[in-house]
Amino acid sequence: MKLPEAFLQSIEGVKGFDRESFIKVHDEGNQVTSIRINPIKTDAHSLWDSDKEIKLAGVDQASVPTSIPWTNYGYYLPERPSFTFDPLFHAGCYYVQDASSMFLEQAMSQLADLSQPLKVLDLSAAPGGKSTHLLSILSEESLLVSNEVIRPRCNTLIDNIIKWGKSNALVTNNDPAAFKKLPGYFDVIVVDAPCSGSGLFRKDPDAITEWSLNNVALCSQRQQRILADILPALKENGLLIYSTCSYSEAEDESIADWLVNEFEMKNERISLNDEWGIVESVSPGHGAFGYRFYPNKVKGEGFFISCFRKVNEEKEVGGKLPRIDTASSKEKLILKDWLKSDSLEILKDHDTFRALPAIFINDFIRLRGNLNIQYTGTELGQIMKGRLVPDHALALSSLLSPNVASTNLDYAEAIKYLQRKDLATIPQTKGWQTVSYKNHPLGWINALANRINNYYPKEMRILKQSNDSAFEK
Ligand SMILES: C[S@@+](CC[C@H](N)C(=O)[O-])C[C@H]1O[C@@H](n2cnc3c(N)ncnc32)[C@H](O)[C@@H]1O
Repeated sequence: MKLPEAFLQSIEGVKGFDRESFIKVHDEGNQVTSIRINPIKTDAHSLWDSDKEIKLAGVDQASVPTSIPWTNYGYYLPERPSFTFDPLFHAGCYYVQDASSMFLEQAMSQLADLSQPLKVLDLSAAPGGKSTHLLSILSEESLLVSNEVIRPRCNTLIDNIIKWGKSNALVTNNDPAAFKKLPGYFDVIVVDAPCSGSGLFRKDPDAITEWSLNNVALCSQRQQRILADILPALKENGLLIYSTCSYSEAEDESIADWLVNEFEMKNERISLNDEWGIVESVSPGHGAFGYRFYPNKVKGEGFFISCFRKVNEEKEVGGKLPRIDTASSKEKLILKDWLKSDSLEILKDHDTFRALPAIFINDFIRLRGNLNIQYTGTELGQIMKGRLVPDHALALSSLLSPNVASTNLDYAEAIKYLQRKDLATIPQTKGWQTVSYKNHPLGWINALANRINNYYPKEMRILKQSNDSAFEK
């Protein structure tokens, strides 16, 4: 792996950069695999224990996954398994994510009051690593707006939010400038900015050919534009978390200085444990603290994060809210048997029904008036001829009633289900039900008198062929 000399020279002298060991770790090209567990679906012990068949974690007693020290949910795996052929991956039991990025949890837990109901914006959210993490650490009374400006990238983001199974989130597709219409609205804004990507060189060598000093300069300008557009939407005293996967000062410390200079943002320090290997940097202009992750110092990829408090006053605008369509009492009665909670507002859009915790209804109305909402809460399905045809999202949601029938599949059948093939398993009951693997729902089937219809979404089905003939049965 040949790192560009112009790149190496450009970060010479940057805090924590050690040329020799940095080059060495890239030459070795070792891949670090880490996952973050979904605490509403599983925990580490049940995941490792349940995984004997496919050795998700390479757990053959000798090698046990180790936890990532700056998060409660992250684990390093001793080897990279085939996630595609792990039903628990599709059930949303965990998310595959770089360990350095999980440091977001330290920023949030040290600088935000997570016991409070917070309105949080993840501005550049696709594919959903930070958003799913935020959903695991925010309180139930908090609302996450997960935004992605590039429309096709919203689909993966929505799929990942659905898998995570929480209903206190909305997915939007807007340019940062659109959020100016919501002055002082958010308690926390996370800007995981598009960047020149040098932090990914080890994982994705193609990023090396795309790197140039010119691109770093362009990224830095774009980051400023994004931040200038989004800052009015942050509340007075609100928290801005800015991160990149670039080592370049122009995208990191210089942006920190610019935020202090232009917007009088107050930089916040995060306490570190020396053993973590994270480097605290200080910006040259205003002494703002930032946190640098180098792959030769931490077990993870390149990353930078810096946090700020907004001190300027921002007036939140109110105004009259328009009415929205909600389910009738008759429709609510149809839906009741499918749902665990009754503190929900059921939104109606023609025949389609969505559930959102009732406490967010005014937020939803306000956001809908200003943003392009792509996904809301949990999609429940459509009511046709007085019956619910359930949506895939409901099967994976924590809102699903335990009274809804479910058929457990063995490993080979679970893979067949995920490939959208016919099942050999005979369910004990007829009608709509979930199919599960190790008690984790994967999606819906409808068992009719003479056949079983597989309702796993076509666009999500496994197309890849496994090398193991046991999977092909
Ligand atoms: C580093 S990635 C985000 C990764 C994501 N936060 C996660 O943890 O999975 C940066 C994101 O910024 C988005 N983006 C690109 N141009 C943008 C712009 N002008 N404004 C806001 N976001 C942008 C990209 O589409 C991409 O999804």
